Amino acid sequence: MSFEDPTIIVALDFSEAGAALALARRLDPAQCRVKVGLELFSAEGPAIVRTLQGLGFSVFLDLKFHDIPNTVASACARAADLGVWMVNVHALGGARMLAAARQAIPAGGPRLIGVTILTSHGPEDLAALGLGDSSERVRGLSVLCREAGLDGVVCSPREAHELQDLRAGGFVLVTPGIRPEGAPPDDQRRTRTIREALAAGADYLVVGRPVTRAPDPSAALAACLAEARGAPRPVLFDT
Ligand SMILES: O=c1ccn([C@@H]2O[C@H](COP(=O)(O)O)[C@@H](O)[C@H]2O)c(=O)[nH]1
Repeated sequence: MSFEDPTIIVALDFSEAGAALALARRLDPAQCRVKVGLELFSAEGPAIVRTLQGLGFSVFLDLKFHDIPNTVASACARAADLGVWMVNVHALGGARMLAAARQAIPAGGPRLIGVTILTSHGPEDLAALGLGDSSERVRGLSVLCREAGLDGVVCSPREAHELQDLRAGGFVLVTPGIRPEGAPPDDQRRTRTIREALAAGADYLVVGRPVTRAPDPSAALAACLAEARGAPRPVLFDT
């Protein structure tokens, strides 16, 4: 990863294009990427992705595909047609679905990553789902994603440290669940600060409400970038 590669991905979770673009226009595409998720894509469709790309942003299309292999593969192909930087599927879709998704994305297309266990799940949620310990589950699903040839995973910053061995060869760790020290977690359960996430070895950090709901989003992003610049990063030994 080059020094210029923006680490922070701002989640544009808005109900319509006007609000999303007003925020995006206050951000610098050289300093951050943006994420279009379920809410904004459901409201505005592919057009919002193209508009953001026209503003110079690389876009993470966070639609978390989870369906039968054929359907997910076709959806991944359409996402690739959009020229997005990154797209994702749920790792719980299983090995055949992950392999189909991988095959559907052409060489040089978007990075394909797998969502492991949502950062909104705490121990009670995992127990109720019969999923047990989050770090074990996240590791198992991350290995599955790597074996299927995916380019990385979405995990919580709490698990990033234990996945360092998987990063060899450019497998990336994308961590939502970022909260400044003392900030409310909202619906997130497995959170860390920017500094902690980077120190644990995350490659990209997804930050939504701490920036988008801040009284001054540009200043909030500037604070995030400053914290990221000052954060220690583990040395990655590529084998
Ligand atoms: O496990 C996951 C996967 C995706 N997300 C998405 O990231 C952002 C986080 O937003 P905040 O406002 O910073 O909580 C949001 O778009 C989620 O859909 C996640 O949080 N956890």
